[in-house]
Amino acid sequence: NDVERLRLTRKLNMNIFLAQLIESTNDTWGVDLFEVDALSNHRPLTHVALHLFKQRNILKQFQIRELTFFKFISAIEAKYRNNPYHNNIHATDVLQASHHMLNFSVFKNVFTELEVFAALFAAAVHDVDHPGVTNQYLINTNSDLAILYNDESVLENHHVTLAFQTLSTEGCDVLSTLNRKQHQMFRKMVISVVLATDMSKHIQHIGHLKTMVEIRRLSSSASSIIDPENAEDKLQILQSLVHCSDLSNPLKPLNLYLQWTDRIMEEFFRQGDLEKSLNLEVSPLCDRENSNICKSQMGFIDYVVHPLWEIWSRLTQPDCQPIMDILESNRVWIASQVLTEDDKHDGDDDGDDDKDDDDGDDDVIR
Ligand SMILES: COc1ccc(C2=NN(C(C)C)C(=O)[C@@H]3CC=CC[C@H]23)cc1C#CC(=O)NCc1ccccc1
Ligand SMILES: [Mg+2]
Ligand SMILES: [Zn+2]
Repeated sequence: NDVERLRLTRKLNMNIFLAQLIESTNDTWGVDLFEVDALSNHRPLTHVALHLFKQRNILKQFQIRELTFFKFISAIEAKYRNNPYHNNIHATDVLQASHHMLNFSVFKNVFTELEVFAALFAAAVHDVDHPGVTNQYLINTNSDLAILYNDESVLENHHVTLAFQTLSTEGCDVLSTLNRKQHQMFRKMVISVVLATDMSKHIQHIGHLKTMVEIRRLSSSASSIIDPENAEDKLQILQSLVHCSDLSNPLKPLNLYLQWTDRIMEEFFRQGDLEKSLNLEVSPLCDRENSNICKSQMGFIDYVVHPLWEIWSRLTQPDCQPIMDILESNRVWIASQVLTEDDKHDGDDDGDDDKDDDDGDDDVIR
């Protein structure tokens, strides 16, 4: 009947739209993964990972059965929690950004298939089972995870361990066709890339990249920036590539960036709520009652994101320029909101300008 036909047509159109969106992950920066999440019955990671691994011919190269990969990535996706920010959509976002940047011309003929496999695998699993609180919170609350990992990169150690444990789930061993040497190298690379997403390593990333750019500038062979024979350098680049992807929200189209900002702040605020209920000191940025989202996003861009991406873009020129342009335009927009916020607050000037008023005006950036 008509209703049934209408329903089927709608379903068909959704699947066609989903297929087009997933196809665009091949070569587009800033795919709307919230849309992919909505159209894929909340399985964006499985859909995008399967597509990208097939598109890169990784499954064929390592004789990995599609069903095995499907079972593994589905099991991983199911272990991502429904946090506002650290969820399966974020994992898909980091995977797709990493895939995009591996295609930069400066990396042509640099990485082996195994290195590409390891980097994308690491991106897909890098936050699995994230509890929605920071390492510091886990340490301050004497959590089992902090005890287990002795306060050192607690979350990141947990993500890697759980990823490799998932391989031993029935029918999920995507590494079964690797030989001993490949398996050993793959495991070393995935462990180091996921552990390198700990923000406490952020400054080290910037240092390594600066050194690499300096050497490129000084060395006569400016063209071949990365020595494909230097496994250590290549591993450091893969670590920075996934870390940059993890910090790529402010370099995405504004409507996507603002959704990520809302989400991370809600996750921080929930942690603040927990800290209040436990009579712990509320972490910076986590106080729902006293936060200024636009001002702190300016700080996040100026002190965390831009310093990293500025040096990364110098290493990866010219392909990074369009992405850096998005960061610049987003920063201008955020700055305009801060001004609007200040203007509005000046209206009801209570003589105490530096006090961060409640973020009622922050609805503006939603
Ligand atoms: C889309 O926004 C965000 C997206 C992500 C993060 C993350 N922060 N951190 C640390 C830096 C607290 C993490 O370890 C998270 C886990 C791994 C990577 C980055 C994650 C923060 C923000 C923010 C913000 C925001 O408005 N002011 C917060 C802020 C302001 C100035 C300086 C630092 C933070
Ligand atoms: Mg993480
Ligand atoms: Zn992450």
